[in-house]
Amino acid sequence: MDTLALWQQYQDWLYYNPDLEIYLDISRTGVTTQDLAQLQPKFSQAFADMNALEAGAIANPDEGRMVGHYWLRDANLAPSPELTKEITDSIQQIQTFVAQIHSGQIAPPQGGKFTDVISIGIGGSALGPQFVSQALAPDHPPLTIHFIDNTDPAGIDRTLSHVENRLVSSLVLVISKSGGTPETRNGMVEVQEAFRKRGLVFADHAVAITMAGSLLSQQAESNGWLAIFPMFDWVGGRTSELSPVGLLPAALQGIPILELLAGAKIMDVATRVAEIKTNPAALLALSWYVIGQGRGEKDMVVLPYKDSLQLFSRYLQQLVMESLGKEKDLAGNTVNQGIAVYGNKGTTDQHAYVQQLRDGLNNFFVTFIEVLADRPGDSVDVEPGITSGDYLCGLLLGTRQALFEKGRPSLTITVPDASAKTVGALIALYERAVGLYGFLINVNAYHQPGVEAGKKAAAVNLALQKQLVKTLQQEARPLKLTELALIAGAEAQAETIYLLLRHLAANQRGVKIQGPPTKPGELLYSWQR
Ligand SMILES: O=P(O)(O)OC[C@H]1O[C@](O)(CO)[C@@H](O)[C@@H]1O
Repeated sequence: MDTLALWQQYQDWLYYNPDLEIYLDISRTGVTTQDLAQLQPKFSQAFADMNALEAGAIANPDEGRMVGHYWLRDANLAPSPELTKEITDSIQQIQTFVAQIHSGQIAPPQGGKFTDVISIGIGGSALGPQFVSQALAPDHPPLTIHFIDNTDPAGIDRTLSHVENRLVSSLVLVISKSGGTPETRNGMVEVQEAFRKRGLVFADHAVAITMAGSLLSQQAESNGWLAIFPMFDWVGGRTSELSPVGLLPAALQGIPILELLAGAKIMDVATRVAEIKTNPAALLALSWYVIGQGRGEKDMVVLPYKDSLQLFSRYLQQLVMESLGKEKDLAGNTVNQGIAVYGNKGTTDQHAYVQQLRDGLNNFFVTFIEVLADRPGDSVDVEPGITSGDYLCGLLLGTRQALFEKGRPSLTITVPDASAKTVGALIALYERAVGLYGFLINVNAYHQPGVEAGKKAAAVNLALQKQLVKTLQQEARPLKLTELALIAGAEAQAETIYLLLRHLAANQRGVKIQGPPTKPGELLYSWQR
């Protein structure tokens, strides 16, 4: 296609939202008007399904749950006055609590004001808060946030070492919708221990964000924690950034949460339009569908050309992959759906994997995110008439062009700035696009049955570990693996037994292993007394 025809195509497909000043360009995706016509019936159904979802239908049938994240930024849309009140009350509770923390009205028992936040949570209870913190926290926030989002002991130590002697003035947020996620529980237990060692009372620093009645909520209540904020049954972890899960940590850092919500609300209005070409989320879903043949055949590479938006791709990884990566469709057919997501930031990635994107496997499409405002204030010239920001723009355009020349699709979202309003809008845009795409491919985008398998297997392995330790403690002589497996009643688990014991031995946890590491089947295992 010649450049003039391409320019025409750009104009024909360009979407612009005047309230958000956000553009979406899908002219380099290969989407045609025939695709639009062909997919219209599917979209009509998806728009109707989305209306039903927003009206309170049980859109997550496996879990029997409503899907209400859109109500979070327009509480009047909630299907009952009780839910409307729950939402508005939660925002009010956040604002009141944060004002009291910032003013020192709620303060650490040892005096002064709270200076740091240790946020413990995983998946949807971490990724949104991390993304928004990196995108929007001021350079000198009223409270500095630190995340524990794993059960990695060294990672926990590192986070606590960043807090250093400010544990005494740290607020601890324990964030878990279910209130029973082991990694989060472990992080909490480790932090509680750090407080105990310093002679500090954990409850005086602790805040829970969880569903009413959960284990975490019971614990917080019975131990007299500082506060408990609600997480709602009808909000999924990966769409919880604009619930207390995301709003409380953001507000503590001085991020204007009402602007986040306002940006999302405007985007919600724009993505409720039941016409593909004037609905940016529908245009995204259409592009994903056409590019990946409705089967996710191409990976989504997300490249924000702005350092502060770097974690957007990691945030989207969960939103897209946990929502769409499903074995069965809603009719029970095996479909193995999904779209793989990765990315970091431009132009940095240009000096890493963009080589393959241009010349290697053609198994992806790029989403460029362009931020028009370079920085507040003026820029220096890095060469006559050219700034660093001009380079950022030029390199984005250059990469987009270079990919197109080689038949590699891309789409570009252009935002005016990386403000709270814009970030809220981007979150809402992708929540809706994922929802619409889920309807197009007929999967339940709101459950995550696949994650359970790994969790169950881990629990079985830890029970086996306890059994092995008991067996070794009761045996006076070293045992071969086959003997140990037999006594422990786990003959079929030889490999797992070996791997569990090797880990214990490496951490001086009482297990002694003798023999050549190259022959795991011949090793002798005993308990060090
Ligand atoms: O907030 P919770 O209940 O601790 O769950 C954390 C994450 O774990 C998952 O359930 C997956 O295991 C995610 O969907 C969720 O965001």
